[in-house]
Amino acid sequence: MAPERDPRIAKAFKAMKSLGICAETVKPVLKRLLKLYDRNWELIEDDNYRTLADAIFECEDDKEDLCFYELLPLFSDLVLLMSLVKLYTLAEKNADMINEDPEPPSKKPHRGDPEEEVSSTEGNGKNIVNLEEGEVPRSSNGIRRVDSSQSVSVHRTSEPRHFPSEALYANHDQSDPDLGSTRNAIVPLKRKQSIEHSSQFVIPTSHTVPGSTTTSHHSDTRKKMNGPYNHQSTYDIASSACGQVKVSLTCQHTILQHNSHFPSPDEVLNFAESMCRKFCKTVGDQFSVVKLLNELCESYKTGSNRSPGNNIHLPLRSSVHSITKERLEGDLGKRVSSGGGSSSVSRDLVTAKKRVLHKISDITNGSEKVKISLLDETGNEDLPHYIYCPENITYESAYVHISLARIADDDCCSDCIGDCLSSSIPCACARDTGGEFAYTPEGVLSEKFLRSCISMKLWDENQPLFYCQDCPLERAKNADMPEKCKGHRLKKFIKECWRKCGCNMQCGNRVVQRGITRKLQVFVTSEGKGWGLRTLEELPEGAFICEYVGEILTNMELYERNKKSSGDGKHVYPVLLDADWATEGVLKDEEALCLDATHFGNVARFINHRCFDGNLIEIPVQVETPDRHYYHLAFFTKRKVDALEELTWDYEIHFDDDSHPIEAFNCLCGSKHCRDPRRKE
Ligand SMILES: C[S@@+](CC[C@H](N)C(=O)[O-])C[C@H]1O[C@@H](n2cnc3c(N)ncnc32)[C@H](O)[C@@H]1O
Repeated sequence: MAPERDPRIAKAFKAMKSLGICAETVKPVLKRLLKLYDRNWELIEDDNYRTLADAIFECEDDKEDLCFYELLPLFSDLVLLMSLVKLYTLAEKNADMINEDPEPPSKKPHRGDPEEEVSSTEGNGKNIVNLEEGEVPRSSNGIRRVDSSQSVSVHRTSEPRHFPSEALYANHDQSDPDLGSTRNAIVPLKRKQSIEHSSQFVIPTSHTVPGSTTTSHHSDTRKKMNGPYNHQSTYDIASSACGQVKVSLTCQHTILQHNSHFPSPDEVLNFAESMCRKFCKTVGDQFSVVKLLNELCESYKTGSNRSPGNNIHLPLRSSVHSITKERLEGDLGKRVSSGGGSSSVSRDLVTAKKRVLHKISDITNGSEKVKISLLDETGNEDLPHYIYCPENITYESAYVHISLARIADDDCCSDCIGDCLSSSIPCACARDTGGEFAYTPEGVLSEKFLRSCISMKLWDENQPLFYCQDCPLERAKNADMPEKCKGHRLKKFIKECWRKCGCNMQCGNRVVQRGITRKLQVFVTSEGKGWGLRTLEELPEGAFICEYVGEILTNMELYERNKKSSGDGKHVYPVLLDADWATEGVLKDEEALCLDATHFGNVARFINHRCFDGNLIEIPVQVETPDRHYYHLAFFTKRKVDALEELTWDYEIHFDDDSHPIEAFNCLCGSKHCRDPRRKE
């Protein structure tokens, strides 16, 4: 049996028919209105279906024109701003009232948390956007409702238009993955009430809005109404390039006392900007409310050139980025750090979320002792695709034989107790570092050891290189006729105490094996290098940061892998474990190893390159294997590093080496010693 038709639908059709509008035209508009109004029929029926009629006329009016529903996204970004304007006014005018409020107003606005919506949020969670006559957002959430004296309105100056209602509420629940917000309900506001003014005061006649090329002006309207003046000022705040669309600030002074301080638009904008910075951590120093509003006007104008039904692409995100929902953080965090999902699934997910702030509280998925967060403040960077691995893992053919039997008694300190560094005579494990431990009791590298490592890495002609008789790298390239070895750098090793040693885990000669302890964060670099790693705390010189973790490959495997790779330039540079090749005769293929963090790796895979003067140095560390075919590569600070400084190291790339299987990137390190001949001055 067919479902019975809602009699209200028939009534709506009838009402429209009396206006000469056919059912075919009514149907799609009514459908959309019902959806937008959450099937709140009262709003549609109100004023003899005025909203419905206006909406139909609006859509039919001009086929070139944009249906007003399409514009709603534009206004959702205004919600926050309006809330702030409202807040400012409240703070200025109603200090007493605010004082009574359990929470200071500065705690109120938080775009990501519906429970902390600002005063413009209705009890039903809907924010208010006023599109026409300067209607104001209503207060809620503990702040007592007062009539506000300011509002922001958007209007197109070239062709005056009306909206189906004087004002719209736009829900701002931020569930749209692309925009970070959705507009899923609008309800009309009541027609604006006149407010009587009890006093007169002078308002400046023109303003130049800071940060904008737009000169603002205001018109000062005073209407005599029943004796007192109804005083209203309108300030143009922003506009589209040619001025067809404008955003203005309309101030009703009627409710202000003549001795109260009335904020100028400059003050309101400054206040709004500072609040945006405070509550939207994603907006940077460059953020400008005026710029945002100019963009809004431009979007409105651009959008109006499209036909109804087309989706509008909003450029507003360049100014304000929405806060990612907890769900996104959780889902993507898991996918990225655990690799639990298939890469294609996570790629789809990531693509869908593009231009949304990425924030993951722990990319290690709990596999490190400390959490390592990831934050994309730009919303522009795709999440990386890899599986987080806290320890190296053999890919296939690499020979990494770890056994107690292979560690000779005189290569460990089985007689030691507690902390080897506290003993007056350095133990056997310090033998490789000249009878002195590489670490100090404070847990950092000794200055002497660090300096000697840095000097051996210096990039100059005089550095000692060693040459293999039969270089595994050349063999990988051409097994039948390998070229001569190009030379390898000599490096100093650290030898840490390990399982066969008698000392405990807190022994000062066990640093790298205890893992990451510093507060680190993966972030998006501003220079265009993609993701990078930074420290969230100040680091002393010689501090251990992390080791380079990846798949242990033979050089043969790496060569084959690189040949097959797409060459999209997003390589995580592999590192050669060649520090001890000098002491070997001819290495077998399975003994000539490297680490590749492209698919499996730890946080080190985010460390970018810097020519010469990076703040990190990589040092080979021998822990569990007696031979040095396989070892750990650990990063230490070369100097004191400030909190929030990016961590970088010199990949030792030869930017002019065409024979290297991985094509070198255009270096953006910014060092004055940059070796890339293509670098931008
Ligand atoms: C080990 S990854 C570093 C993390 C990488 N930025 C990312 O977004 O995943 C190495 C890659 O980062 C980029 N990169 C690192 N240092 C760079 C630099 N100084 N200039 C430009 N790109 C750099 C290159 O694409 C390089 O292949």
